[in-house]
Amino acid sequence: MSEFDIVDAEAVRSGRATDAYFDRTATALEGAGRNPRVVAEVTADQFPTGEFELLAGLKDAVALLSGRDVDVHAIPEGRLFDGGPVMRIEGNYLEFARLETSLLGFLSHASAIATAALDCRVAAPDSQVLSFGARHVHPAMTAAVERSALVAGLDGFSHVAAGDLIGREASGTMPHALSICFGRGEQEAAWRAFDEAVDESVPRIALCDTYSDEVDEVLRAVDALGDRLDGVRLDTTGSRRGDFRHIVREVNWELDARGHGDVDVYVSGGLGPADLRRLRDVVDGFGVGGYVSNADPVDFALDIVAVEGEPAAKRGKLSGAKAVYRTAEGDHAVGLAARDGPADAEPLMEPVIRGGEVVADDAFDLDAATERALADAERVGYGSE
Ligand SMILES: O=P(O)(O)OC[C@H]1O[C@H](OP(=O)(O)OP(=O)(O)O)[C@H](O)[C@@H]1O
Repeated sequence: MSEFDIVDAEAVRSGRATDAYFDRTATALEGAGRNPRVVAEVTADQFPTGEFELLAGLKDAVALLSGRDVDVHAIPEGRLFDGGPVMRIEGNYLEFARLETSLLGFLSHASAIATAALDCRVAAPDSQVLSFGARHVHPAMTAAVERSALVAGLDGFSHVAAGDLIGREASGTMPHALSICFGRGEQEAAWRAFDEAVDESVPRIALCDTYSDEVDEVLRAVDALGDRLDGVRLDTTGSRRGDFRHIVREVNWELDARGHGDVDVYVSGGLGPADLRRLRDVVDGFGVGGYVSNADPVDFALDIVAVEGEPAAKRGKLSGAKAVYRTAEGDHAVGLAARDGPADAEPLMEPVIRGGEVVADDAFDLDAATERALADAERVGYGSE
């Protein structure tokens, strides 16, 4: 048992990480000697809505289903989706009944976070945008948060252990705590201590709003570190912010007036896409936390849509195995998988597991997913005003 309230990976893989009613369903089916061959689909909206969302979490969903005697089709990670299934599972129901809870959790949270991150990405396409929201979520979720942010094309993230898992290094320089540990009026000592101790590979970005005016602290950071100063970060608290854009422009002006126009300016603290649009031409980078990490999970459900080859679904859901398409006009469409799709339409689902074997690593490779996300966002003009 873990000392923390964290369900471990073995419980997820084995199906113990399930809602109890699936356990009881499995017991009932086993008792009755019933284990039908079914098709089940993971869907948020039955029909396209015109609102695109970004699919993430497929890597973990595939890892969960691999080794089970199932065939799985899915939309590749990093694709925009809009209505119809994002995943289709075919097999005997008891092969995956207990996995539904974790499967939906993997896809729902990651896709929501990736979609929110894409909102930020397109709001400031030429700026550095970093994910700073790990502090808002349960530690068990941090790698999912950071990986989903990367799927959407964010430039980096703050969580160290998440980076270990993803295979990328976390970014970040200093919190207000560093200056406060040196004391009021001793910010220079804090910045110098950082510069003297921290590895040369880490950029020297001084946090410049702890005790006094931003311009004042920025110019003091320039005096303290000279040419070693790569950038400054302004995290001005909401109650003191006033006109944040004006503050940033003033900082840039005063840096430039003293021949330090090459010092980058980063901003953070409660920012979302509207702030990024408002500030993107005057800053070099953003730290975005809650807007991304706190996104409401996508409302995915898993439904049986065929039993023993016959259409079957609960009311409100569409029966029959489905395919989803991108039409020549760029819209998304849903149709029965057994029928031809619309003329010139591109099918979006592809096989990812066959008989328990993973057959499409590329469908959830992180770099490939990011490339797809940015291309899809461009194609549909995602987030454009
Ligand atoms: O507001 P969000 O978008 O969710 O961003 C997450 C946090 O990143 C910044 O932390 P910072 O290191 O500046 O704060 P601290 O030093 O006070 O901990 C900012 O103040 C937010 O608290």
